[in-house]
Amino acid sequence: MYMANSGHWLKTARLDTGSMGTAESPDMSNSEPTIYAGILTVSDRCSRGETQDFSGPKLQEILYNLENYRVVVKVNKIVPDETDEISKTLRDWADNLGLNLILTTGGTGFAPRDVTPEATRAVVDKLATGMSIAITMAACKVTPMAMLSRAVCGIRNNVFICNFPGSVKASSECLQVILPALPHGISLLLNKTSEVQRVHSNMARDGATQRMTESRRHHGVMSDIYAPSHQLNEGSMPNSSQMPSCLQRTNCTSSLSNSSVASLRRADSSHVRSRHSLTSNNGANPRAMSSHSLNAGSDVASLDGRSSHAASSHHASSSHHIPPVMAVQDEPVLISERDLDLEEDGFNAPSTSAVPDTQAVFMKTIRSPGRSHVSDSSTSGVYSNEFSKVARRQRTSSYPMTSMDKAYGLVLNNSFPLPYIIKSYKDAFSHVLAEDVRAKGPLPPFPASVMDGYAVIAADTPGDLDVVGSSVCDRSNNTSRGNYLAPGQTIRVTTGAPLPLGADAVVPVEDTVLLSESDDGETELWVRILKSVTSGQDVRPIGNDIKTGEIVVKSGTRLGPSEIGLLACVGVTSVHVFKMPVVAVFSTGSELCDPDTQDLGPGEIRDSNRVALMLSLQQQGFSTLDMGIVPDEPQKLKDALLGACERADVVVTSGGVSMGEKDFLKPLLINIGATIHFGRVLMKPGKPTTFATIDTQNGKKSFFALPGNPVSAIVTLNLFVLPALRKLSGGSDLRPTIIKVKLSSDVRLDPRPEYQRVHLRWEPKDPTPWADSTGRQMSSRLLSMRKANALLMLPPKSDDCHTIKRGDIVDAMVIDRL
Ligand SMILES: Nc1nc2c(c(=O)[nH]1)N[C@H]1C(S)=C(S)[C@@H](COP(=O)(O)OP(=O)(O)OC[C@H]3O[C@@H](n4cnc5c(N)ncnc54)[C@H](O)[C@@H]3O)O[C@H]1N2
Ligand code: MOO
Ligand SMILES: [Mg+2]
Repeated sequence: MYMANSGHWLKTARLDTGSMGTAESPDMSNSEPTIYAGILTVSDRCSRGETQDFSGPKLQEILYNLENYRVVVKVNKIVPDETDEISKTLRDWADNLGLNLILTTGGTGFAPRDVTPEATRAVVDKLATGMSIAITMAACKVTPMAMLSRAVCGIRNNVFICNFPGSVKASSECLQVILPALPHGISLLLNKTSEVQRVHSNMARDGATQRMTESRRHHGVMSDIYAPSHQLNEGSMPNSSQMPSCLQRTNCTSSLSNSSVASLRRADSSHVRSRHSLTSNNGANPRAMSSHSLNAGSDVASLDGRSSHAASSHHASSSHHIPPVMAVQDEPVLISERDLDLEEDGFNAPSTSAVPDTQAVFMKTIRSPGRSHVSDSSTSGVYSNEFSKVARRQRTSSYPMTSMDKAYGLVLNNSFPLPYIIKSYKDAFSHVLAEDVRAKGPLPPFPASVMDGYAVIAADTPGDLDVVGSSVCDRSNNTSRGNYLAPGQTIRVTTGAPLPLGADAVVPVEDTVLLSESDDGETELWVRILKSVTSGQDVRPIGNDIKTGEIVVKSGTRLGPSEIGLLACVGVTSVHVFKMPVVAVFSTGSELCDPDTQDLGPGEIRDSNRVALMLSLQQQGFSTLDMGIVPDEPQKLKDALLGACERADVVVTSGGVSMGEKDFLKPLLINIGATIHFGRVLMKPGKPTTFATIDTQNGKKSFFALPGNPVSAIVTLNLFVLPALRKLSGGSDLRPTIIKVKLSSDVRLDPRPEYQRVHLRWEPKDPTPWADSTGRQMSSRLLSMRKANALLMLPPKSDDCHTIKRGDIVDAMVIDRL
């Protein structure tokens, strides 16, 4: 099975042959000899997108880093462990793409579905048994488990095909075993007689020992197979003439670093790093404690779980337990020293002294723990800083296409409530309460009148009563309660005022007639009660509204105006609330200029994402830090990421996450030690949305690297960032508001689940709103967000459904005031 974009890949590979040598005659004779290669990853789980392919990219990186000849990886593909599919791909590649070399990784073992050797044997014309034996013998020196690999090497149509095991480490080591013989083997296959003769005569002259010595030098223990210890002779190094000339670079020297034997640059300076955590979080971290007690996994809700339509259309996954990609990330991930030293090569970096002191300290804190030296030369290609070299960038994304459900689950499962703090009730608006707030006393604290009228003894009604006083709402009012109402008496009361002792009901003033008054009109003397009232009528007894000790606001409640009012009501003016996350926002892109730039220079556009994202966040009550615009320069981006992560809990960036040569965000996140939980999402817009976290001494920080297209940035902020912020801020109801709406025009479906922008309009007497499209839905067209108060949640196109018709009902997520 091709990966989502592999069709495009294959097409590119064929087109590329024009510039790289034709498909029929690979360019092996010019001054910069080139081997054309294909890399086939065989894995059921990678092919289903359940886990990330690290081995394919790693092999590609090793090939690209060879010093003495150029390898162009023309095609990669991931296929499941299916004999037919593997064979078909190998046949197609060997016969049609002008390759010299095909490496496969995976499916060579004893497991029932391991069929790569069988599929390879079915297509090769000749076996290259020596290669297989060399690999197995060398690998067995590393681990006896290597004998379980059944890898086959062979030749079809003059293309050398070589099986490697599936793990990153094993496949890299196996590749290094064959490297010394590979160029010569390919020269032989291409029948380059002059080169072949030259190598043979050089070999005869210099002897094989030297070559083996060099091999050992570069490939460590894996090369021991070639050189029995008694033969090792460190002094006699091969020179460039020992390599087939067709595979030498013109400026190749005989020094060790530029040796004619293929070598990995700085292969000896790798580091292994656990991806669990970069800082040793002591158990007292309040955030870790709160996350534990709150059972972060339990509140993972499907984005679309509220409707059957959406559940079927958005690949609702049955569970949100940590998905396979996490399992990959839990393995040690190999990172080379070069990955961590941006200044060293590849980047036009400012000198380290340009890094502010505090930042340097911070960088140290998140870099230092968790890494240890290993002698292994493996690195993960995904993480290589080769991304700074355009010709060596990855041509397929190594990030699996993550379903919306899974991505949403990953965001929530990696977002934990921040520690709680104490706040005055006045400043606690929008915060989530971290404690139950109880009433200290009853409300009302005395029996209170519900009406303006007369406090009476119910049994006296109807009748004429002697007006003996009054009770009004006045904090100095203490007389009425002290007075005892005797039968035949009444007092005037106002709404909310205390009733006198003895009174058990209130008669509204409207149900009375004044019988007599004092001469000056200041005092009522006698009043006639026209209606009969029952005991308790229009009286609020003590504690009627709130009882002593009653919980008035529960822990976990987000404090709105009413809740803050309740705090005030019961006199709890200082409360424990979860800290609200601070969100640092910056825009990336060398084309961006400040919005108040009047005359745009060539290639410039105004930065609209920053202000739109910041206001969207503020509208939801989150504080933002404006970190400006950062150009597409790795060192500056790295500094900005670290600086933002130091100052904020969450970093939101836009731009630089796709496949462009200046899209540095993903590798830089890896470079600073963050764990990328997903790097592509099956959604439109927002496909390259990237979510990463990093553990620092100041707690876990989250990065949302949103796509640069203005609509994609806002949509993904709504879909991923806001729910995460709600959870970080202690909220428990994270679900967006999803309602049923009626389409006011036909909608054509996309292969990806799509979130189209609409304005909801209600027609008289129709409870279901009409969804009016905001126009052309390109993710660059910010006008499509204008007046948008909802996102249609459209299912992906299927064989039976291409279009949804006007008047049909679909789900929509509310994103603004209706
Ligand atoms: N070969 C491929 N190309 C692209 C793919 C792909 O899968 N393969 N994905 C496309 C998709 S989908 C999206 S979305 C974009 C995302 O690109 P980036 O996140 O890398 O963003 P940039 O390349 O930096 O910019 C894209 C676009 O947006 C404009 N932009 C960026 N920042 C801002 C801002 N702050 N304010 C206004 N406009 C901004 C930028 O100028 C570009 O026009 O990639 C596709 N390509
Ligand atoms: O996913 Mo992009 O956001 O389609 O344009
Ligand atoms: Mg881009």
